Order: sequence, then C-alpha cells, then structure tokens
Amino acid sequence: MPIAPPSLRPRLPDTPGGDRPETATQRLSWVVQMHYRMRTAAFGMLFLAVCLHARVEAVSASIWLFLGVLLIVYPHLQFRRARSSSAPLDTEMHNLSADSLLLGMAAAALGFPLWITFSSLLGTLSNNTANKGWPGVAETLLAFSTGALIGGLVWGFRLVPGNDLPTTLLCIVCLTAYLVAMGHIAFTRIQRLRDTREALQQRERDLLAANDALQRNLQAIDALQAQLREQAIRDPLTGLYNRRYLDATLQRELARSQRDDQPLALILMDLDHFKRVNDTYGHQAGDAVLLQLARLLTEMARAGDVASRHGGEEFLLLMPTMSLATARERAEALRHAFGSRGIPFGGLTLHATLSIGIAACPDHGNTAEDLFRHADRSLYQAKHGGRNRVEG
Ligand SMILES: Nc1nc2c(ncn2[C@@H]2O[C@H](COP(=O)(O)OP(=O)(O)OP(=O)(O)O)[C@@H](O)[C@H]2O)c(=O)[nH]1
Repeated sequence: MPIAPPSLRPRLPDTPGGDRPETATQRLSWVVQMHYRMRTAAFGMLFLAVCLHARVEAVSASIWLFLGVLLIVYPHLQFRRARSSSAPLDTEMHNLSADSLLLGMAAAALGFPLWITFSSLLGTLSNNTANKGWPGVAETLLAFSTGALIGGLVWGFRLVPGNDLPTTLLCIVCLTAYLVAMGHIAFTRIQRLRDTREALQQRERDLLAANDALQRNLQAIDALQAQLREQAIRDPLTGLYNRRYLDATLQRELARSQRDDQPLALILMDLDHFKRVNDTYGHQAGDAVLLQLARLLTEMARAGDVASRHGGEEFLLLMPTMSLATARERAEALRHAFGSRGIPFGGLTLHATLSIGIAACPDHGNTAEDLFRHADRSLYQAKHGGRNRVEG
C-alpha cells in the first residue's frame, strides 16, 4: 500500500524541461508507480499472513478465491487501470479508496482477526492520509466500514479476533516494514524537494545575475548608440558640428525665423593660404590651426549659435535672431581675434588669417540655397579683395 501526496511529484529543474515532449513514462505519475510497487509488496505480505492464519481458522473456498484475487491479482489490475487512464493520478486516488473498501471486505470475510485487520486498516489509513490529508482519514474509515458491511453480508457476520503467535509476529514484522518503507520514501522525497528548491534558488540567482549583466549591456549599448549619434553629427578633428547637422539645423532655424519674423545670419569663414601652412610646417601644424579656429568659434559663439566645420578649411557660424549689421560686427570681431591670436605649434607660434563671407535672412533671401549662394559669393569677394577681410 503506497504513500506520498501528489504534491510531491518530482520535477527537478535539471530534468528535461518543457521544451521537450514528455515520454509516456514521465506522464505516468511517479506516485502511481510507487503505489504499484508498495501495493504489490504489502498485499503479498498480507496474503502470507492470511495463509498462516488459515492454519488455525478454516477459510472457505469462496473467501480464498476472493483473497487470492484481491491480494495477488488486484494490485496489477489497479496499476493497469491507472496507467491507461487519461488522468493517472486521479485514478490512483480512487484506487486508494477501493483499497480501503476491499480490505474491509477481506477483514469481514476472515471474521476480523485482530492483527490482520489492524495491519490492513492502519496501512490503508496511513496511505490515504498521506495522499489526501484529513479527508483521507474519514474516507478510509467510511470505505473500510462499508467494505466490512458488504463482507459481512456476503459471508456472514462473524467475530473471531484471535491470531496465533506466528501470524501476529508476521503481521508486526510486515506492518513495521511497511511503515519504515513509507518513512524512507517520505524522507527521499523531502530530500529531493530540498535539492530541487536549492537548485531553483540557484537558478533564480543565476537569472538575476544574467539580468543584471543584460541591463549593463543594454546601458552600454545605449551609451554606444548615443556616442554613435553624436559622432554622426560631429567633425572628428575639431569636435564642431559637421555639415550634415548644420544643413538640418539651418532649415529648422530658417523656418523658425520666418515664423517668429526674426532675422538670421550666417558667417562663412575660410583660412587664408592654408595650403602654405601645411606645406611649410606640415599637416599637423595645419591641424593645430584648424583646432585653434574651432576653439575660438566655440568661445565666441552665443548660446543658440551653431558653429560647424563646413569641410576642409571652411567653417560656418549660424546665428539665429541676428541682424546683418550685428553679424558684420561679430564677423569683424572674429576675424580680428583670430588674426591676432598666436597658435603654438612645436615651439613655434603660427599666425593665420580668415576671409569671411556673410549672408543674412531676409536681406539675402529666405532659403538655405539663397544664403549659401550669397555667403559663397561674399567669401569669394573677400578672397579676391585681398583676404583677411569680411564681405557681405
Ligand atoms: N592639415 C589639414 N589640412 C587640410 C585639412 N583639410 C583640408 N586641408 C588642406 O587645406 C588646404 C586647402 O587649400 P586651398 O583650397 O588651396 O586653399 P588655401 O591654401 O587656403 O588658399 P586660399 O583659400 O585661396 O586662401 C589643402 O592643402 C588641403 O590639404 C585637414 O583636415 N587638415
């Protein structure tokens, strides 16, 4: 007779999980299989006890037939029934009730011999209780009594409680063995549950650690994306905005200036004779000059101005809300500041000048093309007018 509640069904975290289809054996609850083994052994021992008892108490042929079927054949039939059921565990719970009923019949058939009856009742009672809790106690007592009543009706009510010593001893040994086996099974299941819980806790810790790592990776990806976005709009040498960003911003600022009826100016700058700097002092000297101009632009730009490197040695300062007259003053200030600034390079102090073309909205047009065209033309004039000057 088996034990262990259905809630102890084993499912270790390291057993094949949900992504693999369950085999037929896995589908058949371990409770059913364990009950089968325990029922077969316990009923077999009970049969031995009945055989011993039959030496002193005559047993009729019909009772022998009933006991033979019950104690030898019945455990296999019950297993087959549970195995072929679509819900083996539920069927097995019904089997436990059937055990109580049939053992009650057997007890009545034998005239309620004390030790055989006690062993049968205690076995089925403990088993039902282990599987169903308190309701299992009530169910067992009811089923056993009903079985005893049916047995009495079939074979007549007799009360012959005496057992001889060999039968009593065998019952005690068998009952002890059965209860010890139940205890051992409970122990191994509890042990396994503990292992499972530890494995689950470890897995939870692993998942939390993996989640942390994932969060860190996501943050790193976010930072990288922000860096890439920034790089996409920046000139790598000077760190100023690049032409692509300037173009997009100019469109936006033009729209805003027209909406708010505000002026807008842009200053296009080109280093004078820059090739000579490169040719005379080397490319790195040229880079130092470019960096110096970028620094100056950053220093002199107002909040809201957009300083950009337009390409090569050409720079552009976009100044929203600035009139043409003020832009001219700012451009002069820039030209003067740059021309008078010494540029340290490898122990030398380099000097460079700027030619500047100005364009303003609405003075020179309302579109980016108008403004660029005018600024280009002004810059060309500044170059051809002798360089180091402002035009526009
Ligand atoms: N060092 C350095 N030189 C650059 C860079 N980009 C463009 N140049 C150089 O800038 C120089 C531009 O020369 P030009 O177009 O002839 O103009 P310029 O010598 O300044 O003459 P003007 O503009 O007529 O006064 C070329 O020598 C380019 O190699 C850069 O990133 N670094």
